[in-house]
Amino acid sequence: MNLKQMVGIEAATHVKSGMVVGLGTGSTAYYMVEEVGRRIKEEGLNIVGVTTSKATEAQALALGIPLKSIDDVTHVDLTIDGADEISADFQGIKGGGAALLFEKIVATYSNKNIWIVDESKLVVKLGQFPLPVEVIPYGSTQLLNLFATKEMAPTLRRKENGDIVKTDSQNYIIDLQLDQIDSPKELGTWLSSLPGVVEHGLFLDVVNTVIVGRENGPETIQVNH
Ligand SMILES: O=C(CO)[C@H](O)[C@H](O)COP(=O)(O)O
Repeated sequence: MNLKQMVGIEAATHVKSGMVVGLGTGSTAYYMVEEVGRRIKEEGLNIVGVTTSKATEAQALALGIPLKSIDDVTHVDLTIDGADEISADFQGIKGGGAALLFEKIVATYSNKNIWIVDESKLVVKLGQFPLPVEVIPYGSTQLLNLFATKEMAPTLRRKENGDIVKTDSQNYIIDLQLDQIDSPKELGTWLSSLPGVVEHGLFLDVVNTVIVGRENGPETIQVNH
């Protein structure tokens, strides 16, 4: 079993019948969704899922997980998602899979958030992983220029064939190579103030529990922000 699978299965043990569960996106969350699907089929687990991307929606539907839109639930009990980087003070970067907008919406309205990562995602300070910023196409070149003048090394995310990556909301992603983010809150506030920016990948004071995949087993860390 690889580390992503280990934490995916471990996180699924936190899902209980009767819950509304936010289902994250990415290669780690994939294993959690598979395990939730297995428990529904084999153990009679009774939950409603709220997905954070079209990819997770397709996976969950194929597994027979009952789903509702975020707009059709009164609350979300628990959201389980991956992360691209987690700092020593448990702030995070997400959006490597371009699903940051829906992920942040579901996380914001969730009573509890669990992040599942292999140990390679733990860092002292955020910023080695390029910070994703979701922007609307109109004016995106101006935003690229602005980020370049601030020496944020922006790149418009493209597929291998050169096509521009479009999010589930048909927006673009600009990745900022910042190397070290000293003031994530200040940066987040500035990014959110820019016209055309829909959302950024700094997930601050969001996570309640981190499950880290280590060679000798999963480690569960409770976080107090
Ligand atoms: O934020 C995300 C998608 O937008 C993912 O949770 C993040 O990129 C981690 O993905 P993976 O588990 O594949 O490394």
